[in-house]
Amino acid sequence: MASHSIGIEALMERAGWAVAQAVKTRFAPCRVLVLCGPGNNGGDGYVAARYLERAGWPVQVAALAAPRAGTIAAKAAARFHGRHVVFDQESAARADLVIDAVFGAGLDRAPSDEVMTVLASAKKRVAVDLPSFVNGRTGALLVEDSASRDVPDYLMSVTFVRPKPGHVLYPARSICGEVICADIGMPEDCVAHAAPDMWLNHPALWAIPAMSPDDHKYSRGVVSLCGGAVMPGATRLAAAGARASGAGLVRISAGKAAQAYRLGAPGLVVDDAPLPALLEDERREVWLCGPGLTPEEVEAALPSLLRAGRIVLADAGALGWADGVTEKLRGVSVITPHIGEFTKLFGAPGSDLAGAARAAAEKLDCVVLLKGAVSIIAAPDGRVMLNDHASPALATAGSGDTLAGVIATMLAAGMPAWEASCAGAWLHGEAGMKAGNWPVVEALDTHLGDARALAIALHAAAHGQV
Ligand SMILES: NC(=O)C1=CN([C@@H]2O[C@H](COP(=O)(O)OP(=O)(O)OC[C@H]3O[C@@H](n4cnc5c(N)ncnc54)[C@H](O)[C@@H]3O)[C@@H](O)[C@H]2O)[C@@H](O)CC1
Ligand SMILES: [K+]
Repeated sequence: MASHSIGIEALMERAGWAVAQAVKTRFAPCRVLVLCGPGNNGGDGYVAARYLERAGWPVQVAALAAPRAGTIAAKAAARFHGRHVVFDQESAARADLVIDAVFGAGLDRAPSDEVMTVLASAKKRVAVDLPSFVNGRTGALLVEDSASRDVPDYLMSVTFVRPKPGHVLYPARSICGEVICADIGMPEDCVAHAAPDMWLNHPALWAIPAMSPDDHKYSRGVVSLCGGAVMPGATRLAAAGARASGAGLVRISAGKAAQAYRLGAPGLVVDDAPLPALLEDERREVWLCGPGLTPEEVEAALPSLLRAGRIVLADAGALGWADGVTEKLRGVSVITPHIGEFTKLFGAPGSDLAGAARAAAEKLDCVVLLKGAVSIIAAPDGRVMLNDHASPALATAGSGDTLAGVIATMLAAGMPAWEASCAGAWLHGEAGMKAGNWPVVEALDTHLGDARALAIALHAAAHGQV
């Protein structure tokens, strides 16, 4: 992040001030030790120490290494006139609160044992920008022998301008504590210059069509699902999710298995005609293929859908059918794998989940929604959305089928694939949060309509339309 029309020195001053403010707001005055590294993260630490001392707090600084002479951080260090102590375990253990300004965005390797031991000796920790062993770009922990070491956690991380992926993505998310994002007056042109390609999912970032008096079922959109004979429940859950999130018409193409679906919801249209005949209807543009299907059933449907140029969301059985041969899925618009399905298709993602999802989306030229506690939605053009608008309540069988149905409805409403997937993930998460304690998966459907209305209202509010 470079600074153009405002100097880095001013930004550092505001960043350090913001850290001191956050500490003063959340803690009673106590003995503070600020651990300062040699870079700008350390510079923020010296500024925070100066402001806390000015407010009458007992403050000490322990420097891992002095900033290089002539740097802004060195200037900040020179302006702190308080006590310096040795960077060691005893100093850290003596303090009531340790402010970790050792490394921030510049972290490029695992910190030494010395740094880790000193951090671990603190009673309470607050991070400047990020804990000093968190890769802010990926959310990975850069800790040697992390399996055998207790990784210290933090009460709070004070970051600047916008939260980093490291604050949002696991495993780092679980150790950052409360994340406070301070506005340090970074000019808009600098933020734009940084060309962000990753966002936190919010309705402001995409637009779902609202209800209109001119609506009819075809304008709202038709969702078609492939239904199999063996596991009709999954397809029915997906169909219910599609209907509950506002599709104009939902149809299941079930061939000989049609009877199993006719026993279900009366508003669901069930077709037993062969797929080629159904594909003559151009209004049936969006298809969901996979939930509840065996590989044979996918084989009988998916290649035909792709040959017919349909917009296809492939999930579950369709991903299993590909059996690691990613090319079999070429032509689909969206895939929604969980981590196991993703690994089988693209190999183990390593510690950079968002990077792996982005590479997969580029490779297959489709949207990849990698499901997890924080889902990652990657577009082939490199855009990545992180969705933490979700609830552990969603970790139940069938929840992924509902999600697929919701995304299909967003596609059928005319949204582009990435935006539809982001919207689907948000609505699904919102329904999960509203569905109460330990909900059965069907309970999500009750809340999807309200979730859609809320997303539309939040979008309008964010764009000054109310
Ligand atoms: N760029 C900006 O516009 C702003 C940046 N600010 C601060 O600047 C920080 C980034 O500063 P820097 O780029 O100077 O980087 P850091 O201060 O994070 O790190 C300094 C240097 O330490 C070295 N290093 C990295 N990992 C190491 C390890 N494990 N062991 C030993 N040495 C290691 C690297 O060579 C790195 O350049 C941000 O996190 C934030 O706190 C703020 O002052 C606000 C404005
Ligand atoms: K830090």
